[in-house]
Amino acid sequence: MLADHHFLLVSEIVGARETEEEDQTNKDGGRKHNVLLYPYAFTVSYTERTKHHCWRCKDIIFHCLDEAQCQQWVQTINNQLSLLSIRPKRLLVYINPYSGKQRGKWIYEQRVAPLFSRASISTDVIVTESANHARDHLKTEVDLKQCDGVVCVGGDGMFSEVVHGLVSRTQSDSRVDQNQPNQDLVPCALRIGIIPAGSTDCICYSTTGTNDPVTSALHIIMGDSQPMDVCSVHHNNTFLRYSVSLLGYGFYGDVLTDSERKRWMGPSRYDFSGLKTFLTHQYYEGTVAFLPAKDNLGNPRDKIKCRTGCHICEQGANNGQLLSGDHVYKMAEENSDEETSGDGVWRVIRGKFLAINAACMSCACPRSPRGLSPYAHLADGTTDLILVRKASRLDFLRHLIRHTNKDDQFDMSFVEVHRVRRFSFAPKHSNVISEVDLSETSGKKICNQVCTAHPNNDTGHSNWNCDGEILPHADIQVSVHCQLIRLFARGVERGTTFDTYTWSVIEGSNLSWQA
Ligand SMILES: CCCCCCCCCCCCC/C=C/[C@@H](O)[C@H](COP(=O)(O)O)NC(=O)CCCCC
Ligand SMILES: Nc1ncnc2c1ncn2[C@@H]1O[C@H](COP(=O)(O)OP(=O)(O)O)[C@@H](O)[C@H]1O
Ligand SMILES: [Ca+2]
Repeated sequence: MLADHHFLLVSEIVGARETEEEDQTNKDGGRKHNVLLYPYAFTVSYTERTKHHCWRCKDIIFHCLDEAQCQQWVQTINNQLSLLSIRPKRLLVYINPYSGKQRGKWIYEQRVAPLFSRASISTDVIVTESANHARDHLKTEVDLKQCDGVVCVGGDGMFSEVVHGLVSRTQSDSRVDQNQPNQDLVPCALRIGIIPAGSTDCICYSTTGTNDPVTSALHIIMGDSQPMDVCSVHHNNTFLRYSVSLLGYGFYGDVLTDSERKRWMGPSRYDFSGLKTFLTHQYYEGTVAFLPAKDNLGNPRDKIKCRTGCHICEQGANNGQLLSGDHVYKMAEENSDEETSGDGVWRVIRGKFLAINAACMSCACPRSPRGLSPYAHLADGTTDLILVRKASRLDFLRHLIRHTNKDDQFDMSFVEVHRVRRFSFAPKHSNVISEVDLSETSGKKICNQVCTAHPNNDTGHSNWNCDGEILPHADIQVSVHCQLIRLFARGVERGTTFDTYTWSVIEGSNLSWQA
């Protein structure tokens, strides 16, 4: 009878080892008769799903008649596991000791390293000594052939360092010029793991459904692979940065700028600066131009969530990276609800904005469990461009609060959202929106007129918040690079109860036993 059987997928086993004597007597649920009848034992560690997308490492003890049988089981299981080529065997680990509540080192040593050791993963661990230590080490010093993946312990900023190091290294190894905004970039070969220990942990949360270090460690051990889009950010044909989560001008740029001076407060600096920025209620004038995504990639309000094995992301990969080509500019009046469909047609919108946000993924995090753009996709080659126009304080508060509950933050008259492949922004003071884009089109004159319609005055600029780093330029050009990197993750899973995954047991390749 099925109820009397347990199945364990080989792919969900962490490792097997001979059981220590104390484990046998202490952790075997008090079944001491087994110890007497079968004095030799081995332990199999495996992953078990618990609530809220969290995974735990569980142990089962199997008893044998003799030591030889015991050793044979351990060897056979571990041999089977070593055949799973997707699993990493050697990892390079960077720990930011100052992330979040400064517990990165403790989290790694106490919660993660023991699991890696159970899975027979060898590690080179580097505790960073300054900002950009990990980035520069990856860019120039590491022999990437010597490891199967890179793990960062920290927040989104630490992940961003690793992405910059790996992506830049890959481009320079392939002689690709990152300064060309239309350039097709070469995807990175190595996967990246995130052990969350930061202040926001949005990238970890959006790719695993939680910000739990043990869950992340288990995704790494299982050798999961989740492709992810990366935005490149340029200013006048000069590469500035890459972004994988939030690019935010106005509200989120101002929150970040203020919060950087309060790093000593830890993660709560964002709450303090968030409140202060909200009360300041600053808006910014400028012009946004964007290239909408193809219709088959859905739209930011279609209620299709990006989940493990997402078919929209599959479509995005099939669509490819059509970044260059003839772009026709189409002007849209401020506050116009005119829609432009089809690819290759740019739209330009001028206005006064409280916030301009581009979410390349949902940006779900503990502060906002559905995220800035709940239906954005991890790997479809697009970013959701959210324009929050000037509105009353009360309306803006209502909009912000909707990020924390189930209400639709886009269902407000002053908010619009577009799924785009490229966009650019020019603040009111800037004369040029994007020399690259405009030089290619006959719409150049019209667009320049829009951008310079208001002569420079005393309106200030905000900063861009680029995955938690402040960008020095307000006028930027952004292109999404479909699936440029891969994470040790599998996206957020749909159902996570035992029933929903036992059906996938494949006879013959799994360990089963009777209770
Ligand atoms: C009155 C209630 C207002 C609540 C608003 C909540 C909205 C939260 C949206 C959060 C989106 C987060 C996007 C992720 C950004 C991170 O990359 C960045 C850096 O993270 P880290 O390196 O871990 O520090 N974090 C932020 O920019 C913080 C934004 C917080 C804004 C309140
Ligand atoms: N050893 C270090 N000393 C100071 N800053 C560092 C160090 N290592 C990394 N950083 C920088 O710290 C910043 C914040 O890191 P992050 O891990 O995102 O923490 P948090 O989530 O708390 O912001 C990043 O910009 C990163 O480049
Ligand atoms: Ca995306």
